[in-house]
Formats: sequence, structure tokens, C-alpha cells
Amino acid sequence: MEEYIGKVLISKEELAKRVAELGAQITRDYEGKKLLVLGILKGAVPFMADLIREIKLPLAYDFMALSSYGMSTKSSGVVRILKDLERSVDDVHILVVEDIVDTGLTLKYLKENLKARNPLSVKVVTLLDKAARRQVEVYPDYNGFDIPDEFVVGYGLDFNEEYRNLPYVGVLKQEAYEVN
Ligand SMILES: O=P(O)(O)OC[C@H]1O[C@H](OP(=O)(O)OP(=O)(O)O)[C@H](O)[C@@H]1O
Ligand code: HPA
Ligand SMILES: [Mg+2]
Repeated sequence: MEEYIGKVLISKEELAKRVAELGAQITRDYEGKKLLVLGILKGAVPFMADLIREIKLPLAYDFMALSSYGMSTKSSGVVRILKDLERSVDDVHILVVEDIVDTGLTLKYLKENLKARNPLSVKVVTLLDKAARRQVEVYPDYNGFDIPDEFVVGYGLDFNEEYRNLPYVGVLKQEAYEVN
């Protein structure tokens, strides 16, 4: 698997350090608030698993699964809910956990959808922000790393469902696209 990684963009150690910092900041900001951490499947799973253990507060967590409509592209902006929340959210502060904000279309749809359910608040933490590709105005409230316009994999991020289990974030070599 790792023969296809061209370079490591963010090491395991850098990830752990930044996740701890984000957890500490979120702990300060949500003190005394009823918090629901909402992971977006599947990419956010490793980040969320590490992040929740750095949030030193009582919290609940749940997941949603979203899919862009159609086969090839997210850029339609049409997103379907494949798995929804298990309960109503009108008494909680929602913190959405994403692995990456790229075009922003997924997050824009999700924020509007969640706000319509009248939670106490909706904020977003993303591990990675690829702002150069943004198509709509949407900003994460907490961001782990700004990254350049390169396709990244690892720590939850996939190419054709693979590479999610790498412990770091890396960039694929050209050959990886040719064999898949
Ligand atoms: O800003 P955008 O251009 O909308 O892209 C970001 C979204 O794309 C990825 O999800 P994907 O649909 O690949 O699902 P996955 O998490 O299961 O890999 C990622 O996890 C974000 O949810
Ligand atoms: O760079 C990326 N890598 C993996 N999945 C993604 N989804 C949006 N951007 C990316
Ligand atoms: Mg994906």
C-alpha cells in the first residue's frame, strides 16, 4: 500500500499534536454545554476517534452518512442522506466532524439541513481545509491543517475506498491512479 505514497504531508506525530490542541480548544469552548459530536462517515472516523478522547467533557456522539448524487462528481451539490441521526437535536450543541472540506458542497448542504432541525448551535471541526478548491462560501469553525490543492489519502481519507488506515496523511503517486 505505502509504495504508492509519493510524500507524507502530515506525519502521525503532527496529527496527534494538532488533534490534542483542537480537543483542548473545544473543551474550553463547550464547557457547561450539552454537546453532540456528529461524525460524517466514513472519512471522519479515525480523526473523530482520536478527537473525542481529547475533549475532556461529557458528550454524546452520533454519525451521518452522506452521498453526492450520481456516480462521478460531488460538484452537483446534490447530496443524499444515507444514514441519519438517531434522535432529535433541539436540545444540543452540534459539533460536526469532517475529515476534509474541499469544494464545500457537502458541508454547505449539511449545515443547512442541520440548522433546519433547530439545534442550540451548529459548528464544524475539520481535520483538513483545501480552501483553493472551494465552490461555495462555507467555513469550518475549527481547522486542523490548511492543505494545498492535492489529492490526499490516509487517516480516514480514501482513494476508491483504500488507504483510509494509513496513520498519516499523504499524497498518492501518479501510478496509484493508473493501477486502480
Ligand atoms: O467539500 P466537498 O468537495 O464536498 O468534499 C468533502 C467531502 O468529501 C469526502 O467524503 P466522501 O463523499 O468521499 O465520503 P467518505 O468520507 O466516505 O470517503 C469528505 O469526507 C467530505 O465529506
Ligand atoms: O483530497 C481528498 N482526498 C480524499 N477524499 C477527498 N474528498 C474531497 N477531497 C479529497
Ligand atoms: Mg471519500
